[in-house]
Amino acid sequence: MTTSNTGTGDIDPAVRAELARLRQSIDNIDAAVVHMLAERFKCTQQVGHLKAAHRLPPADPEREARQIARLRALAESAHLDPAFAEKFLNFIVAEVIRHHERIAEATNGTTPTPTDTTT
Ligand SMILES: C=C(O[C@@H]1C=C(C(=O)O)C=C[C@H]1O)C(=O)O
Repeated sequence: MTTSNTGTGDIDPAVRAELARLRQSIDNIDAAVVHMLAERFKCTQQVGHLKAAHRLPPADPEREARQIARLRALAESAHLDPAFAEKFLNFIVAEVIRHHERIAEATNGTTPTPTDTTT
């Protein structure tokens, strides 16, 4: 390829301007999402250390079920696909649980299973 392709080559200047305006907002929203996720992971890292110190299991499926129900309801009222909201939360929570497992290994040399808390 000899030329760069921005995907906006032949379009009407008014359309180009509208696309640029919308993309500026999309970029701002993406930045906000990254900052919010960074803050969320700061909190979940602290939860991971608290759990490891008290030998609590990395995952809490009951808490997750409550979060999913709450997020699905919020998504519906915001006209966002609830299935997408659930998938997005599950994606983040899976990563958090991986972090918690690593913290437990580093702190205790082991990851407790849910049954460990009942004994
Ligand atoms: C952060 C926690 O650990 C896990 C991660 C969760 C999350 O990212 O929201 C929720 C429940 C747990 O499976 C927690 O127990 O609160």
